[in-house]
Amino acid sequence: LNSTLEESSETNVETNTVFDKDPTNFCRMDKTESIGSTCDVTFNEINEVNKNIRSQLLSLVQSDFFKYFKLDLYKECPFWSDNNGYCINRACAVDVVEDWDSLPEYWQPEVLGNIENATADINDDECSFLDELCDKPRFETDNDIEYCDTNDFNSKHSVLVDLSANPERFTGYGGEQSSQIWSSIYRENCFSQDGENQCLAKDAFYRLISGLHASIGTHLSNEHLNTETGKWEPNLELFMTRVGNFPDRVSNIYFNFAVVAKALWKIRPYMNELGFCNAYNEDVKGMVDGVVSQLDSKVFNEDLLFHDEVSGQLKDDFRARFKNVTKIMDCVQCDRCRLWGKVQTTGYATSLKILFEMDNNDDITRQHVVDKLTKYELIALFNTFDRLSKSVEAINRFEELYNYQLKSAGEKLASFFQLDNFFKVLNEKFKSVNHSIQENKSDNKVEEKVSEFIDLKMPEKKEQTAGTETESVPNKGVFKEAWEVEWQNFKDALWFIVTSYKRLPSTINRYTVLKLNKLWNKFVGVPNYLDEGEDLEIPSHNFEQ
Ligand SMILES: Cc1cc2nc3c(=O)[nH]c(=O)nc-3n(C[C@H](O)[C@H](O)[C@H](O)COP(=O)(O)OP(=O)(O)OC[C@H]3O[C@@H](n4cnc5c(N)ncnc54)[C@H](O)[C@@H]3O)c2cc1C
Repeated sequence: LNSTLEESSETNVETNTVFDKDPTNFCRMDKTESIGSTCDVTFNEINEVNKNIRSQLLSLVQSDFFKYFKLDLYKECPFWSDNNGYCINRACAVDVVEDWDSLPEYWQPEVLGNIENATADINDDECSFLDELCDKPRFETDNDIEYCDTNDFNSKHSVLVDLSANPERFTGYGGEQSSQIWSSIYRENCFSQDGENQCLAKDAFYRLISGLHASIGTHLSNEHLNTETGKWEPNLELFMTRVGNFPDRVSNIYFNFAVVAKALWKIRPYMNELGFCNAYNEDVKGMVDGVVSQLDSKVFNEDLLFHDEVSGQLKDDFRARFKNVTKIMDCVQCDRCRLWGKVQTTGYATSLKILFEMDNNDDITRQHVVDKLTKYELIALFNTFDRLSKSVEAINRFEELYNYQLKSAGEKLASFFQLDNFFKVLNEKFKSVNHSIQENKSDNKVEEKVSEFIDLKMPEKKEQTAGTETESVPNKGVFKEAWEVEWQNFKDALWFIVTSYKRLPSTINRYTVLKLNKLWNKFVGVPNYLDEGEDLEIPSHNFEQ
């Protein structure tokens, strides 16, 4: 997987340089930069648009028309024969929760990954229910322009699911199985042709998938299960590990936002014919328009991707490969993940169909493409936009959380390191010692025992008795005195060596903390107490023993 991803990442050169300006920023983002060469919009601008549409979009996807999605949960994986229901295996959550068995039943992955209130097999009642929701059923598809596997919407095994009752969040799904799925999705990004367009198309394909992956990672971090409190809450550390520490992943979420926004913008003039149902929510069309009217065409320029004849083949390749991505969703063994995987890949596929199959100059073809959109493609399209909008909102919240934690951690450490603390005291001590040493040096004499160095027992200075002649012949008393002085010196030296060894660990500890303090202060940009005494030499006898 890693080699596939690394290879894919190589094509993603433009996105990796976007954030490199200030590595200390959250996600290393420069929000005034454009989100990519095919987009004339900055991160800041998308944040702004998102703030404006967020509440309307949320009400829209919670309306009856948009909250029911249909999918076949029992379809077998068409690519490999692993239909063992892996998520029921607890190992799939092994990297997230260590002692999974000790958790209550309702926290088990198979429960978390479950779909609530899925209405089994669409029967007559369901059909009439759907008819009520939509006054113009749209079940025909035009297979030539499909970017997604639309069979789910017609299958007799399909179930109807209330999306608002099954939020996309942490499920515990993981391990080899999900890795295999992601790996095969990224492998679809291997186009056969060469050329400049191929590069842009490949880049766009990679960004779509990576953006989907990152958006899922954002949701599972934003609504993560705290196994201690039993509450669903944002997990900043997880977000940073999965998404925040990778600027290109964050950027790809914004890119996807731009792609889907452009698709919505593009169908706006052709939506009059669409039959949204007003049975439960009045004025769904008005709500749709309220969101779409705030979008701008400049967010994404799809014309740059496939614009000549050679590009026709590339487009076919692109379409076939994206269709495979939607089919891979049938290999996902966690029901809730499969549900949202289906919704979102269908939403992207619908966006791509709108962007690349609505001929720019031909109004009739355009209207035709929009008229042929199925109800479930529309539901997927708006719900995918909502997922991205929620991801963008969550990224901004995570940024606040990140800055708050950084600030409070910085303040705590700064107050510990800077106020009446050990280091200040230590600093004062070093200063006074240094001062004493300097004074003593300049006087060229060692006068007093420095109180800070009580461990350093200097021999008592012998007072010279007045009138003692240096050249006088030493007598027995003088020898004795000299012996005693030497003996005392020897004992003091021995004591000094022994106690120094005893204090060595704490001395090393203090020295290390001192160094770390200086580094930390430099990192958080606060004045360094110890810098004031930069020329201060740590007395060598403190460390060299
Ligand atoms: C379709 C689908 C839907 C899922 N939905 C959910 C869900 O709703 N809730 C839930 O809890 N789990 C869900 N999962 C599982 C989730 O996506 C992870 O696979 C799982 O949490 C294990 O994560 P991981 O850290 O092992 O790495 P994974 O996310 O599995 O990633 C594998 C490797 O891909 C690379 N990578 C990761 N993110 C990106 C990126 N954005 N761009 C490029 N490369 C990347 C990294 O090298 C990583 O090691 C879903 C999985 C799939 C396939």
